[in-house]
Amino acid sequence: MSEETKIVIDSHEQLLLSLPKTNGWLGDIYLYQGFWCPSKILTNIISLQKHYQAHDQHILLASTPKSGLTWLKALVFSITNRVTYTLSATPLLTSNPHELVPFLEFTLYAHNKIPEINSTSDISLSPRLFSTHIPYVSLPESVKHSNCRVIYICRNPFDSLVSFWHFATGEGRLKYTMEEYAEKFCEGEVGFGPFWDHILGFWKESLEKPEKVLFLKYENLKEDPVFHVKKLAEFVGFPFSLEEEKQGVVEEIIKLCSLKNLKELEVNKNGKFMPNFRNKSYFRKGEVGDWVNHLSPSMVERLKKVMQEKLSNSGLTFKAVLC
Ligand SMILES: Nc1ncnc2c1ncn2[C@@H]1O[C@H](COP(=O)(O)OS(=O)(=O)O)[C@@H](OP(=O)(O)O)[C@H]1O
Repeated sequence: MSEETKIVIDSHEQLLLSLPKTNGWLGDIYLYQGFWCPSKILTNIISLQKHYQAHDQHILLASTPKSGLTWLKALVFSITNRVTYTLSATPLLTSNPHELVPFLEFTLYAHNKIPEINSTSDISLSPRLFSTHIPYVSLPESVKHSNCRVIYICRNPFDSLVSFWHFATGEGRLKYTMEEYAEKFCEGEVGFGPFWDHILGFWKESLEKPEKVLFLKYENLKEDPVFHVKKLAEFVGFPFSLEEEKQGVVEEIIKLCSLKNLKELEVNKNGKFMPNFRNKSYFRKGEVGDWVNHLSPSMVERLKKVMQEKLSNSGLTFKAVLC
């Protein structure tokens, strides 16, 4: 290990020691810049903040966990690559969407490198589509100040928390009951939480800089996919031509990226994403309002109260959860 790398690791360890810490589902999580981050990811975030250079052509797909990011990745990948790949030969048929649109904060992991001074040079060579769960405040400055575009997908908090609980328990990683997890969620003490602050960070940016940050809701994408897929295509600079619309390309992309279709692919039935997670865990029911089957009346009460407190003055509402 080089002297330089040792210094970087020492300074990260010093930083971790100084931060508030609690238990998360993948080990300890640390409160950094107002958000709870798993320790290994935090190290990568700090490295990215120091070294990552966003390019104007980069497109960053962002969300809190379990808000529709897998779907968004499949759609934006298909939109931006439709000239390169026909829909019958797209890599989506053989790769999980997360492999095609890598997580910024996991890229250093994937390359099997300890974050160090020069290691982010690999990232600038990576594809133009990236994704992240990093909150807006902690994104590298170059993302905020370049012309790179950001698409944020959010989902009503009730379905998002129920979805996460199923994912993490399905992977054998979560020791909490739904009730205990809901309490942690309300307290904000979950990976990349508080949920409310995460969505508000991107929501405010999308209001101030609509040409830079597009804010989507999972529920709206489900309700009117044609409208939103066309909007996505325009936002990323790949609008559909009239000819394409007449040929039904928009509908074909929607069908290709549907939960039903992706779930049935061999790669998503039996493959794994990164060393640890089964691809099939990323595809469950995809329903709006599934929370009614899982949250008790007292949990619903508690969540509604927090939601009202946190979002009431923001103009951000969710039809699936009326407070
Ligand atoms: N293609 C497609 N269309 C519609 N819905 C989809 C799709 N792919 C995944 N899903 C549903 O999204 C939920 C997983 O959320 P994320 O993809 O954001 O997970 S992750 O944060 O990227 O790990 C999870 O929601 P639940 O079914 O409610 O658990 C998935 O089923």
